Amino acid sequence: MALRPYVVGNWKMNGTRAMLAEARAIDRSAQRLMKVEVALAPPYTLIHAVHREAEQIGVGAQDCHPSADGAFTGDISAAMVADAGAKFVILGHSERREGHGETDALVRAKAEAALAAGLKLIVCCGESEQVRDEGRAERFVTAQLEASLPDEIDAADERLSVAYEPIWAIGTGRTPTVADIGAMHRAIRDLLVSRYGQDQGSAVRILYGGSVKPENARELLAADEVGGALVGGASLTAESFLGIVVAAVDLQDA
Ligand SMILES: O=C[C@H](O)COP(=O)(O)O
Repeated sequence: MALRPYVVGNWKMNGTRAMLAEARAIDRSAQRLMKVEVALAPPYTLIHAVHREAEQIGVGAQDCHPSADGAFTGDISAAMVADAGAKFVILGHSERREGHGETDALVRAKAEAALAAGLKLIVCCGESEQVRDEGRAERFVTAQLEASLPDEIDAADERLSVAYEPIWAIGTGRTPTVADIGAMHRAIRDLLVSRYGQDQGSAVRILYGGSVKPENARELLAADEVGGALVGGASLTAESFLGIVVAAVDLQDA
């Protein structure tokens, strides 16, 4: 892996101020683990507080609105999360696509808004179990991603990462085989290179997400073209999240 592996914790709708102790513990250990880039995406309500705690780790948001401002009750713009201390935003997570009807076009509009606000992006993609069973996972995921990505990226400052998260692996304890992850990540890499050119397309980190735990992290992170992990449940305690970070460090050292 040319770039440092990127291990990102997505807290989803979990966390009150009591969880700041976990963020602090992760941050203080991440200091000793410089070979890996570590970040957390807490709920909106904790972005500023985690940002204040964080000396080493990155802080991001789990979504943003495509408009810069306006009459959108309950929504949060990219500039607002940046103002709260976020440096990146996760977009197009399957829980947003499924639970909030987000289309590829909306994800793309959010991506453009986030770039305009100076944020980095983690754009998510992934197939359902039915799509995988029908043997069209790669076609589905690459088409979904192609329609969700921003037009242009600046690879020099690593503005874009992609997260491949098979929906059937999220929170289930099930994962694809290492061979299947490698095949999907290669297909995504081909798409990125044809979309952005060799240099920029090669510099995008492709994260794997879906039931990553300390016990399986080393194996999953070693799959072809895997540049890190997007972690849900196992990012909620410092102990389990750091177990994944340590696996990524070990792999770098191997
Ligand atoms: O964003 C994270 C993913 O949805 C993975 O969640 P999980 O690690 O709980 O399976």
